[in-house]
Amino acid sequence: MAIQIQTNGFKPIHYQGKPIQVAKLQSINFSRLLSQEPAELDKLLHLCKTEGFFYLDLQDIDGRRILDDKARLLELMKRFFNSSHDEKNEIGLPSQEHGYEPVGNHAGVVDGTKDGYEILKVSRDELSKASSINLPSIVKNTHDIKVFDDFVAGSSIITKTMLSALSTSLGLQGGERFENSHRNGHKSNSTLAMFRYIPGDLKTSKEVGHQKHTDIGSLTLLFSEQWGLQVQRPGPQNHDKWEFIEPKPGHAVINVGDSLRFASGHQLYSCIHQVVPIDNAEDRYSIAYFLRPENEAKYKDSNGKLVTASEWHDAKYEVFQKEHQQQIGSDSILMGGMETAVGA
Ligand SMILES: O=C(O)CCC(=O)C(=O)O
Ligand SMILES: [Fe+2]
Repeated sequence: MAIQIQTNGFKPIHYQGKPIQVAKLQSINFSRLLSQEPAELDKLLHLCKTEGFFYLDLQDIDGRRILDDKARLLELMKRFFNSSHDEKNEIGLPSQEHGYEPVGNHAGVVDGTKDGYEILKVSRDELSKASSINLPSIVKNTHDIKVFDDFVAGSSIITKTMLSALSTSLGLQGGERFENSHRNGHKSNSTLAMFRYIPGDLKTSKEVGHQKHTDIGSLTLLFSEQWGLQVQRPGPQNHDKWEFIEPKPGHAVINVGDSLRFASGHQLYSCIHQVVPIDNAEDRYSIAYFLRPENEAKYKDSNGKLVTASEWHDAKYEVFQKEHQQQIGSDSILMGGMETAVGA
């Protein structure tokens, strides 16, 4: 059972003895985007330029299939993560976008600690392959592969609909449209990432949460029924101030990643976010679909350097895996340049 926190609509919640604000995120309606309703397109562009973090309402007929797909995926995840280490780690991590990683492979929330999550990733390219997919045996059966496939298919349609809506509202045409640098059949680092966070305590645990960062790719479609996700809201007054994101039934949380911000000529906004353990004794499950550009797509990064999408991806992962001490000087990668934007 997920912990129930009464918020009374964005009232602060008590966390470690202190009141923490709940983010007043706006919501975009998926069906209205699909129909390209002008007011919804304007709202989407406005939110992507000013906040970069919002809810996506998926409760209408066009969007709600993914909610059932998500429920099935959650069941699969619980079964997977409750298996033995050897079963989970059978194929290891053949690439950053595919495979299993135990707790503690990245820097954690607090200086000197490691992350507090284990992760199973299924790459979109691997899933699309005609030949047999490389998966741990415990999830390599027709039923489980279909569960991954349904979820990735739904996520792909939803995130590409959003890309298309953004291209239209920015007046992009033909090959310039964002969808055109996210084609199937062109290699990308797009992936489905399934997390299980172990309970922990920010003050005492050595492996805890998910370090602050901006996302690497274009758009992230995120689901969690449990608290823990925190965001740094735009504006210099919010530098190093965190707000919790309330899990909302029937909604995903969307965030704009570095790659789409770069591809938009830095017009769009990415929010710095992190995950902290909420004060309870249960595991936290979350599901992220990371839509990322084709590997060869090029744009100017946070330092004005021309990079390919895959170079940016690799550089960022290298930093994620370093100890905090070794990350010093890498903020423009870890936070995609947003640390200075927020504090400016
Ligand atoms: O687990 C979550 O809720 C968020 C994870 C996240 O921010 C990420 O992996 O980029
Ligand atoms: Fe993230």
